[in-house]
Amino acid sequence: MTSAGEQPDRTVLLTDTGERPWRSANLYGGDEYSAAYDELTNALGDFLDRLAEARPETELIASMTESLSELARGLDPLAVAERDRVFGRRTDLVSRGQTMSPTVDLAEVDDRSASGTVYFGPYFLGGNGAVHGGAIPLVFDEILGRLANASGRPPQRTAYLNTDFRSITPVNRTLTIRAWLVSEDGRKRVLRATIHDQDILCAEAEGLFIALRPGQP
Ligand SMILES: CCCCCCCCCC(=O)SCCNC(=O)CCNC(=O)[C@H](O)C(C)(C)COP(=O)(O)OP(=O)(O)OC[C@H]1O[C@@H](n2cnc3c(N)ncnc32)[C@H](O)[C@@H]1OP(=O)(O)O
Repeated sequence: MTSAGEQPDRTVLLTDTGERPWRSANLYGGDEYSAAYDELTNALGDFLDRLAEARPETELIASMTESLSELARGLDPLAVAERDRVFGRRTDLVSRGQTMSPTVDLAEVDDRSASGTVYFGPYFLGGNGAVHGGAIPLVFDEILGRLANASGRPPQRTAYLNTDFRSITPVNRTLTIRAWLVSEDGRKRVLRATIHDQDILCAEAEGLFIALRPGQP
């Protein structure tokens, strides 16, 4: 693990081919479009991780700005209504088709619980090797929201999400994440989740999810 103030150990971050080990495209198969979109979000996430680590010279900054602006202009005419979008709306994709939060790779999921791993790359650094305190509830909302909405239940919204930060959550480590249903009472579901670095409890959360009434936004 990288301690405060040291350069990250590149051997931890990169494979021999230069790929990030926690970003692998199309883990769950899928059609050609899904595979291509998975690769797009992997590439975007990879760019953000590398940008977060880099200190580019002015010339390269200008050139990257131009390239990004050109890509953005290319997307301009392709905007569609929310219901038709891909980004963040595809639960069949590894990252739900988004880069807002790190990929939660769920190995075990049933109606009442889910567990797997999460890896916060350099993009999610808060400081001194610790994940930003806002990124952790984001991941908890992801996993609890997915569990609350699982198995054909009506759509739910988070009414509260209380997070306790028990020890620092390190970047650049594969962490264990678990979530489970605690109780169910009519439209209300209480769920809890934890993030561990081996046997160290990094953070835990409790969320109340409310099933939406028909037509409720
Ligand atoms: C498959 C996709 C995967 C997605 C993953 C990401 C998931 C992301 C999910 C979200 O983050 S949603 C965005 C964040 N949340 C919101 O924007 C919710 C904003 N709030 C609302 O829309 C409403 O307040 C809400 C729907 C949560 C509840 O309003 P309602 O009018 O439907 O319910 P009501 O206020 O009558 O409360 C229902 C019950 O819940 C209780 N309750 C509501 N809010 C509470 C609260 N904050 N604390 C404690 N109890 C609460 C309330 O007391 C009541 O209890 P009883 O039935 O026993 O009387």
